[in-house]
Amino acid sequence: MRIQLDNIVKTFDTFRAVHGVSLDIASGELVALLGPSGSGKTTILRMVAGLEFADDGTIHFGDQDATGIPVRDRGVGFVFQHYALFPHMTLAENIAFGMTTARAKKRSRQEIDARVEELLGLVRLKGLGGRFPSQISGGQRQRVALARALAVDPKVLLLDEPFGALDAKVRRDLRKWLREIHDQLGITTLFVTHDQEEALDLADRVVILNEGKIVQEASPTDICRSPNSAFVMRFLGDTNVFTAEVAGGVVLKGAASLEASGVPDGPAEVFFRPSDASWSSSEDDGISVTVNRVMDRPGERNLLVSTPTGDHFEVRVPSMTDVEQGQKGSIRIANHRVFPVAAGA
Ligand SMILES: Nc1ncnc2c1ncn2[C@@H]1O[C@H](COP(=O)(O)OP(=O)(O)OP(=O)(O)O)[C@@H](O)[C@H]1O
Repeated sequence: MRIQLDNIVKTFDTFRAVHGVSLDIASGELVALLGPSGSGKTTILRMVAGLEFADDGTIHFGDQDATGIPVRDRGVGFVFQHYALFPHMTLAENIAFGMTTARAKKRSRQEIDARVEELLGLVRLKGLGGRFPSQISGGQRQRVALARALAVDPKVLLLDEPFGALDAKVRRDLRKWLREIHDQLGITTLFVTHDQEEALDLADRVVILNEGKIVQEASPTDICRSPNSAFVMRFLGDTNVFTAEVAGGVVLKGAASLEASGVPDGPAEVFFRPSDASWSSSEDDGISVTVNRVMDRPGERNLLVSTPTGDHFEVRVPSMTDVEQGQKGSIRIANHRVFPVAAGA
């Protein structure tokens, strides 16, 4: 089912939480809404669900205008961060719940039992249908929550930080699992997260929000290779930054000349990731630096370095690199982005 949001606006009292968001989600696509806290992700998801109504703009499900259709008639399945499983029901009863309500398509007891078994298999919990939610782990509960959402054959799946309360390792495992389920079922899915890695690992397309507006939407590859603003560059993860003057499409820094084609002459910010710079013990090789600290990690070393002009950078080098605190040398930047600094900013 294709979902189209056209110029959606939502204001709470006087606070505008969503400013004219337009988004076209293809049938079968998995789209992640990614942004800092308060950027409007949940509000957009709730409007797609029909739990909240837009003040302006339209939402289409396929050819149908769904803007004013209430949640129970939209055919959406949800999973939220906090497991809303019924504690007094077994896992099988939880999964069957939506199939037994008055609005559900009529199924015989046998059909319901067969569907529950099928879903328990899909979420890899075969044989555990008789347990209660308190008798399984947090990750397993979220798998049951997904099975319950899928039980009513939703046209659209909406997931709001479904793994937010789980530890990092379980989250990573569930991410891979969710992507496999998505590939198997092909249900159009909108996934809200503030975790960059989760969005990049899972989604076909990542939509980055800031202050209720879309600031960039692209495939994970394009988002990582071509962040379109200083905000996206910073938001996506560890980055170094220094201010400089662009002149004739070039930034000069120490002995290094960095390309800035297309950037207007004037003040700019230059960004590079710690893994996009290399270290050399020769001092006249790029940007001269002093190593202030060496931090070892499995498989790599993080160097905290400073330039004679007072910039502080972090550089990631292979774990076997011979380098010591206090050593002088230089760094070369292999990949960088330059964004103009707006006047008055
Ligand atoms: N019912 C409400 N009444 C008033 N303000 C609200 C309401 N719901 C959300 N907001 C405000 O709208 C803005 C966007 O909220 P939203 O929950 O959509 O953000 P979010 O990106 O999902 O954040 P988080 O990652 O923290 O959940 C926030 O400033 C929030 O305080």
